[in-house]
Amino acid sequence: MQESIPVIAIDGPSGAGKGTVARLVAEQLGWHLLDSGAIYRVLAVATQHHQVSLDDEEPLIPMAAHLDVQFKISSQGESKVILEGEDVTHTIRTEEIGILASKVAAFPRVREALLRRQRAFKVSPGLVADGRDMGTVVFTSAPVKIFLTASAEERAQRRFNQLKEKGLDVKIGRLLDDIRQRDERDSNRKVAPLVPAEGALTIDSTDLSIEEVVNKILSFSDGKLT
Ligand SMILES: Nc1ncnc2c1ncn2[C@@H]1O[C@H](COP(=O)(O)OP(=O)(O)OP(=O)(O)O)[C@@H](O)[C@H]1O
Ligand SMILES: Nc1ccn([C@@H]2O[C@H](COP(=O)(O)O)[C@@H](O)[C@H]2O)c(=O)n1
Repeated sequence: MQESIPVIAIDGPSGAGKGTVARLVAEQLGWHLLDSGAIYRVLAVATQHHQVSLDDEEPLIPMAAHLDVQFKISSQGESKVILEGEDVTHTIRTEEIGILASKVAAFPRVREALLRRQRAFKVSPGLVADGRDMGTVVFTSAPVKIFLTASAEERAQRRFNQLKEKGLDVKIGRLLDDIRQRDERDSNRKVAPLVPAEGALTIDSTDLSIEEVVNKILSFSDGKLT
């Protein structure tokens, strides 16, 4: 029965706009949303809290398997991420945690330990899932697979604008270096590397608005979701 629940899998590099368009597509369809990167980010924060080194995979496996995380909607309608009872909604969004998450995510057995948790998000009437391996590993039978990308310079500029809006003091050159470092690690790791899934529609959003990307995804999905 779970097999028949449709999934739109949106993969791509950091800052391509996956999270933004996944949320809008899910809202339009009235579907559930999975931000799989948030799970890796929470695990990264947990390693800091428990002072677990990233040099060795072994201690990370039980942490991943038993990660005490909750994704909640507050009474004001805001998304909240709670790790071991602590609100880490903002903490997980820093570039530092993004880099740490990509180190944690390179361990094969850590990824395996997180698979069931991600697949549990596939609930009726449907799921829009964003990450790096949604179409290649986690939801291989998704009827719609998207590979969303943009130039590294444009992605760094978007991240710069986003962080500036939050009042943070950031340097664009540093953000571009971080993005390139993360692209390199995510694309070249041995397991679940960042590559377009077979049959995926590649969308380069460098010169597209958010609305144009959403419309492309919805028109590509047309007729594929039942
Ligand atoms: N097509 C677009 N044009 C301009 N800005 C965009 C576009 N798509 C997304 N953005 C903006 O870029 C920023 C990054 O987008 P978002 O967080 O959705 O990327 P992401 O791919 O989910 O990144 P990450 O994988 O690091 O979480 C946001 O501020 C978002 O509003
Ligand atoms: N399916 C996924 C999702 C994320 N990752 C890793 O986590 C890092 C943070 O992800 P964001 O999407 O929140 O930026 C990312 O750089 C990946 O290394 C992953 O491996 N698989």
